[in-house]
Amino acid sequence: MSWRYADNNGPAKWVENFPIADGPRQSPIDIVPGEASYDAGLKPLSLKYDPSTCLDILNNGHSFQVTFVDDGDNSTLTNGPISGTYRLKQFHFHWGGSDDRGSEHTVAGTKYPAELHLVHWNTKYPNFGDAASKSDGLAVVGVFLKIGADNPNLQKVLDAFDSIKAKGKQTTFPNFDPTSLLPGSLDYWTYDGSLTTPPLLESVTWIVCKEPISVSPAQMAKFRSLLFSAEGEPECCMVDNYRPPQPLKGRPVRASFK
Ligand SMILES: COc1ccc2c(ccc[n+]2C(=O)c2ccc(S(N)(=O)=O)cc2)c1
Ligand SMILES: [Zn+2]
Repeated sequence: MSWRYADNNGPAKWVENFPIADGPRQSPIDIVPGEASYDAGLKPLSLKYDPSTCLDILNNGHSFQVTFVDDGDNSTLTNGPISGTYRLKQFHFHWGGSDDRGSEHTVAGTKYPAELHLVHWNTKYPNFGDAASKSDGLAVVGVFLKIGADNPNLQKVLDAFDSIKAKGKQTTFPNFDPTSLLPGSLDYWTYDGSLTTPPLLESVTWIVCKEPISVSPAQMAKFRSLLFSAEGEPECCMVDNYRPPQPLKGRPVRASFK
């Protein structure tokens, strides 16, 4: 099923092929800080990434992603709200056609121009695909991007875009350290949710950082130079590849900070 983000194939239509779209723990959500409960039992996040596990960068037709070798515990997430060890599989972004929108999670209704997702899977399962179907299978760290100073670490990713402009294009992307994309503070909100794209599986422990990282207007324009379309197809700019907030349905949102 070729889902996208347009009116005829976008988030409002996904329920037709993925009925879980109306499920009890869908993502993203609007995070209301005043309604989140501080949980002193939440541990700080332990993110330990090894740049040598960084493999390649790919335009998959709905975002671009940087993929990691995940056959060992070189790049892992531990502590935070989760138990056990989760391995980094990939990171990707969601962004808007203009700076007033683009993030998936919102904070008291505020949209950011983009959102970074670092996708990890629980090593109690044999691989990512198996973990993706388990209620405690995945953990995604979300980081908001806010318009401000040029971000030199982000620029390393954007410099690879000329080789992955169209859907299906892929190129090697060695020795990148995703730690360089994390904010100074790792204070976070956490709640039980889902993948934000089909198959919308309800297998994600969401960990959303309170502090954004910076992105310049010129760098946002670079995001918007990618294409949803493949070579030889009519060009369709890759923008607004975000799902809007979904009903909380009574779920608690916890904060790691006061
Ligand atoms: C088991 O079959 C699957 C599983 C996962 C699939 C997928 C197709 C696209 C993306 N994914 C993803 O890996 C995926 C989708 C969304 C997200 S998100 N935006 O971080 O929630 C992360 C990862 C198919
Ligand atoms: Zn995502």
